Amino acid sequence: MSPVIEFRDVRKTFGAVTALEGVDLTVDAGEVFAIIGYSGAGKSTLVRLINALEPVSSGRVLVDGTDLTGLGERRLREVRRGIGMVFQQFNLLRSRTVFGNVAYPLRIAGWNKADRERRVAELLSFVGITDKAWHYPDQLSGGQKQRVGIARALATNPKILLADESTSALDPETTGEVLRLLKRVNTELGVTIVAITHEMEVVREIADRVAVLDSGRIVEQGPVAEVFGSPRTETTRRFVETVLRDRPSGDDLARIRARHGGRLVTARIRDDQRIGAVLSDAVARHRVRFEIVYGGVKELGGASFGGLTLELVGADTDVDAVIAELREATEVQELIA
Ligand SMILES: Nc1ncnc2c1ncn2[C@@H]1O[C@H](COP(=O)(O)OP(=O)(O)OP(=O)(O)O)[C@@H](O)[C@H]1O
Repeated sequence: MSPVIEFRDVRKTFGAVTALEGVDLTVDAGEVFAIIGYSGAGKSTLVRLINALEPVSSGRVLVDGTDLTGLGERRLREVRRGIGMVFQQFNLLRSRTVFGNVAYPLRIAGWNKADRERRVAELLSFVGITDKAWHYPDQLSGGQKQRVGIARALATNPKILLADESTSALDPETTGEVLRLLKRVNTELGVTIVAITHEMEVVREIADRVAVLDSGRIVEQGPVAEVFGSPRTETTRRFVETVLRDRPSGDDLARIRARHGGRLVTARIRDDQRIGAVLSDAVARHRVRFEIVYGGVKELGGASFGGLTLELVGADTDVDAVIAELREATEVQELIA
């Protein structure tokens, strides 16, 4: 596969502030690549380097094989034309209808009226809002506005779509709808998508690969299942926790404790490990009873992940033996009161 975006040892500073440092990444044609990080990690800066709104301080950024370093404004405009943008706050023109918003980039690109009308109709049908063509943005829900935003971004057939926190202003259900639409943009139209987000759900739903950005550095990157299946950094682990919610804490843990007198352990579940078999064998041999008291298992990058919290009841040495056997198969944490 050929790379459409490449960062080579990129550094970006604003005065004394280093926003990005030593960033190497490659986005391949046809994939959905997510860049995840908390506020201030450098995500917006990275986007502004891809669409050539800012120059790098050092290193190189290549888009579709073109090195952006030292390009004149005319060439930069050409590069930008190949990149569609979707924004968190939609950025629609309030004074124009849905049709007018989607037609706007075509007008700027010099398309004639008949071609514009044909293209807008095609795009509205693709994003599923043909019936809203003559509505104004203020008459639309957040999800509908983002559909218009996506249609507008695709108008001139860009190869790359940059989705910058495209679902952060939406409720969970609408987020799901917009993410499914973005996935269709990728699979049906073959558009490469770079999704910038602080939401783990976005990565889980649509990304093929992910880079975790922390304080201006990429701390992990790779296929989603690999990066989140065995996280190597605390930042990545925190993102995994937000989607799996697989370990009880705070009030939940106190309530579970009040109802269950045995020892509590959380075992990490992965679908390439046979935790169920190990558990049932160990409890039977050591005469320990168990109860499942908390947990969740989810799909992540085509594999199952999660955690189950178990109450283990039996003699202390027997429970210790069960925990030891489980630990040979997976990560196990005892929840101490
Ligand atoms: N134009 C600028 N001038 C000075 N500092 C900047 C500028 N742009 C970004 N920064 C700094 O660079 C760092 C990274 O900011 P950036 O906006 O890229 O992070 P982010 O991950 O997008 O955060 P958020 O999700 O809050 O937008 C921050 O410390 C920020 O204050």
